[in-house]
Amino acid sequence: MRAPIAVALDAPDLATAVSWAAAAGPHVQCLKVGLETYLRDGRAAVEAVRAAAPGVELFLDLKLHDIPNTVAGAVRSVAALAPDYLTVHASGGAAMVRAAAEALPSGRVTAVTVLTSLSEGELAQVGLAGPPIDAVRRLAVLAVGAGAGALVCSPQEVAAVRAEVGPDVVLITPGVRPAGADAGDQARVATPEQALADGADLLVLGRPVTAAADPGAAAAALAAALTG
Ligand SMILES: O=C(O)c1cc(=O)[nH]c(=O)n1[C@@H]1O[C@H](COP(=O)(O)O)[C@@H](O)[C@H]1O
Repeated sequence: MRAPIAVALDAPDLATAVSWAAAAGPHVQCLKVGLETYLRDGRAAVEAVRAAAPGVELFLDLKLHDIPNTVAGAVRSVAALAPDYLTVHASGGAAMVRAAAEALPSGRVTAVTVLTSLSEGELAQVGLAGPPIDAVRRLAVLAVGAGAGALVCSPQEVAAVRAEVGPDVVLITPGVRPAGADAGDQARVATPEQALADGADLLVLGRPVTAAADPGAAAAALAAALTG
């Protein structure tokens, strides 16, 4: 049984991304191609990952953030790849999120609320003073109202976001670390078990899988812990 995990294929070259996809793919629901891999290898990366891991969902994490007309064009540029999830920054505003949603014929425009790497102190520095949950909740409601079908937030906010947006929006949480694992640059973290208990639909995990000596075994172990 595939676990509700998206493995982040943030790889130094395409061969490595494909090897991680082949190793982890059988154990997880989704694989994520993000900026490191997409900006280097483009649509060939998406095609190679799909070929290496048949049946997985594809999460294209481009975190688009620009004026609505430009974002709509960017979404059209990747729409033929038919990603199941495509990220935009909710802080681009309602018109931008709506433009993205209107330009993606299938799949879910996925709005990133507040990056999981940002602490309360760093948020204050960029003008978002107060507990992160306040900004996350505000951006979640804005994005769903503008047509986002999925949201990214930290596992620390997922219960509150679920209460706010209801059952139909897919809630995706990076910032997930097994107990005792190194958080690295992530500031707002929780364990996979806690994230699921609090209502996450899909957990994004990168380095806990890909930095392991055996990424396939790491994905299998995480999946087994979550699916019993
Ligand atoms: O949109 C994302 O996937 C994302 C949003 C966010 O707020 N925080 C975040 O870490 N991510 C992504 O999730 C992955 C987390 O990787 P690890 O920290 O290695 O598990 C990376 O690919 C990030 O780009």
